Amino acid sequence: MATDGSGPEAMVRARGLAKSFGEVEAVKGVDLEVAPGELFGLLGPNGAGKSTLIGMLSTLITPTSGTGSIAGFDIVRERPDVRRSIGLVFQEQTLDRYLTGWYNLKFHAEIYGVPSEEVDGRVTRALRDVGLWEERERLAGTYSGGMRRRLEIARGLLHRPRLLFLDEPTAGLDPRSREAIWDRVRELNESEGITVLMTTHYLEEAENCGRIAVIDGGEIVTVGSPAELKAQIGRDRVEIVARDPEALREELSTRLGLAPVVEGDTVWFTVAGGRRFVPRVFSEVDAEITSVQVRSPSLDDVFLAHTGRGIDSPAQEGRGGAEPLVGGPGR
Ligand SMILES: Nc1ncnc2c1ncn2[C@@H]1O[C@H](COP(=O)(O)OP(=O)(O)OP(=O)(O)O)[C@@H](O)[C@H]1O
Repeated sequence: MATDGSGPEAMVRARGLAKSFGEVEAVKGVDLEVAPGELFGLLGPNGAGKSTLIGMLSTLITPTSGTGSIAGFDIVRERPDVRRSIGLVFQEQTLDRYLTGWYNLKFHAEIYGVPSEEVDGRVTRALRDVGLWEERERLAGTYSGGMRRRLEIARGLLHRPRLLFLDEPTAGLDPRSREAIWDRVRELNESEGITVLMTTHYLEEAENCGRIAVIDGGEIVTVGSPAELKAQIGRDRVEIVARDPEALREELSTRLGLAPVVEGDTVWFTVAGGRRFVPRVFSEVDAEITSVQVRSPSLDDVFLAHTGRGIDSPAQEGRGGAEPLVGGPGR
């Protein structure tokens, strides 16, 4: 299996896939390949185009231009085949609160044409898969947010899809529920071999994916495993709290040739091998230093490096004065 998702057997393939809503170019010509068995994440801030991209790949949104396929089926010309191959868990909750967990799934299986002799077996399996078997007799309206999301995942699995689309599966959930969802998603991916394509704007969640595509302004700006993407940054961030940050900035700049940034009482800069570099700061700088922290690159730094701002910053605002981590000044 090609680990980069390339090759004839790609589970997801997009070529120049684009969608405009009037003047808004939500997705601008995306190329993407996901191999069977991958746990793949689309990481980007609100409005980046993640939902529109998976909407097109799941046949719910018609592309303006470009092509795409799922398990070899064309997303426009072979919609029924695509739909049979995928399970969908989207952001809007669509469960019936007045039905039990069991009947929510049974009802769905029946309208999706699961053969009647298979319905009970599949519902049982799906409820067990997401850890809700014991809760099957309760009304969905009495479930916690995390349980409801797991029930939706169970529903997305009823027709045994090869690919599961999860749009922000843990948005709005507490950390424990998020962890429970993740346990199930990992298990489905690892033990059942289901390919997962998910969107998230949580950096910690993106860390769980085998590969991620960072998406911003409707474009994929980089693709790779979280470790690869962070390694490409190649620089640590050194944060120094000082009594006189301006004086320290001046010294770091003139004596060590750095391009430091002052934020409040902190001066920060990026440098390769931050821990080895810090002793030089102490030996060559006179300004009084209160504390020093060295941080390895995070996925937020990856986002910053490729877009010029943090993932939580509004799209129109650059991070004024911040040094881009890739190709920026410094040593
Ligand atoms: N039906 C629509 N009509 C008009 N504009 C739309 C429509 N759907 C999406 N957009 C716009 O397209 C852009 C991308 O939206 P999209 O929902 O795909 O982003 P996202 O990354 O999924 O964000 P979020 O996490 O907030 O859902 C946004 O500017 C959005 O306002």
